[in-house]
Amino acid sequence: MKPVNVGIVGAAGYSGEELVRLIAGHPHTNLTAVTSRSLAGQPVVDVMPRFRGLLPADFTFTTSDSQALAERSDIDVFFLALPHGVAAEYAEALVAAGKKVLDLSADFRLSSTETYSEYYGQPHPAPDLLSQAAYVIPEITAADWQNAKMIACPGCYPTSVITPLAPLLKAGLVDSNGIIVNAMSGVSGAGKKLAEDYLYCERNESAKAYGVPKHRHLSEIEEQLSNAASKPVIIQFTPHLVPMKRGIATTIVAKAKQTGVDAIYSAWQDAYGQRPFVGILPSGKTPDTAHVTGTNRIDFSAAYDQRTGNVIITSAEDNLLKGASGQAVQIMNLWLGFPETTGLL
Ligand SMILES: NC(=O)C1=CN([C@@H]2O[C@H](COP(=O)(O)OP(=O)(O)OC[C@H]3O[C@@H](n4cnc5c(N)ncnc54)[C@H](OP(=O)(O)O)[C@@H]3O)[C@@H](O)[C@H]2O)C=CC1
Ligand SMILES: CC(=O)N[C@@H](CCC(=O)OP(=O)(O)O)C(=O)O
Repeated sequence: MKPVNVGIVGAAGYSGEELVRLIAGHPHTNLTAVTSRSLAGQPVVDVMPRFRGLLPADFTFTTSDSQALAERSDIDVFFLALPHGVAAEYAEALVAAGKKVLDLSADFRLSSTETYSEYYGQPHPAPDLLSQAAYVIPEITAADWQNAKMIACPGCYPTSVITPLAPLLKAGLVDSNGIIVNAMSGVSGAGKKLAEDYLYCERNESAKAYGVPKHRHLSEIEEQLSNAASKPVIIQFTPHLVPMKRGIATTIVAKAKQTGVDAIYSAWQDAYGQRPFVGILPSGKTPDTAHVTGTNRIDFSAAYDQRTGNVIITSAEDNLLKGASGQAVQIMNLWLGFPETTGLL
């Protein structure tokens, strides 16, 4: 099989660096270009020495010029690991040039430009392209997304909430009202930025809620869960920053429509029993970020509380893999017709 040439735009960041590792190690892709404005001209292995042996010593970062990238006839597929608001400009140029684009940012995740402006505080940067992008959670999205021009990869918190909850809302096993979600993220979730909040001394030995009461990812979570439930779903979502480098642990509390967890486990088994990256843990065994970090897996389990009538679902994933770059490569595999797990096990 002829390898597919891939470019990674925004390769200096945390999710970009994970993409470099995955694409360079993938048997059916050729890592052809990696871009960064601040690192252009520097050999990748000088800046990221863990890639010595994986990448040639003279493989350098190039500049992040969208038009120049669109003119690269040697590259077929681009991953955008750029901030939201910035990614759209690249998506427009690359899709217009006929490239396949997988965008890790939030720019094409919401179907409504009004909701985008409400949650992201700016007008949508490329409304004309929105209808050509498919939002894909590989285990959930129906198979007809493969003809899309570009892919909007899901957010890290949304993956941790939507994956366990969607089949339960679809089957009407939990009440669509009053769902409460608390999630804890490692600091890499915020990206590689210099800001006081993310300094070691501020974050180590510390945990705090943020984004209260309306974090950006609520918009994506509510849209996808409302689609699953076929009615509006309103969520109370509170993210927390905790002193880990990576990982997301999420707790979802919902009113159960029946006692026990048997129906919940059956719905999960039907939806995900054959999926390679979903771990359905037994009731009473709660997932642990330490068991999924470095993998493309999401683990979850459920317990029923007879006193409250609530079901408590907990999930764990690596924000940089199942929450970002690993899932993006999983989507690429399915998009290009490779086995789903290629390069990810
Ligand atoms: N971190 C995570 O857990 C997750 C992140 N995401 C999303 O993925 C995207 C990337 O996230 P992450 O890797 O954390 O971000 P980082 O902040 O770590 O990296 C951002 C990258 O974009 C480049 N960049 C920044 N500003 C610009 C600009 N104006 N023009 C061109 N390039 C720019 C940076 O390099 P340089 O400045 O050198 O050009 C860097 O390579 C974001 O949209 C994020 O929301 C999604 C899921 C999870
Ligand atoms: C820990 C941490 O700060 N996490 C980020 C995750 C969101 C993200 O990646 O933002 P997009 O909507 O652009 O995908 C945050 O809460 O902003």
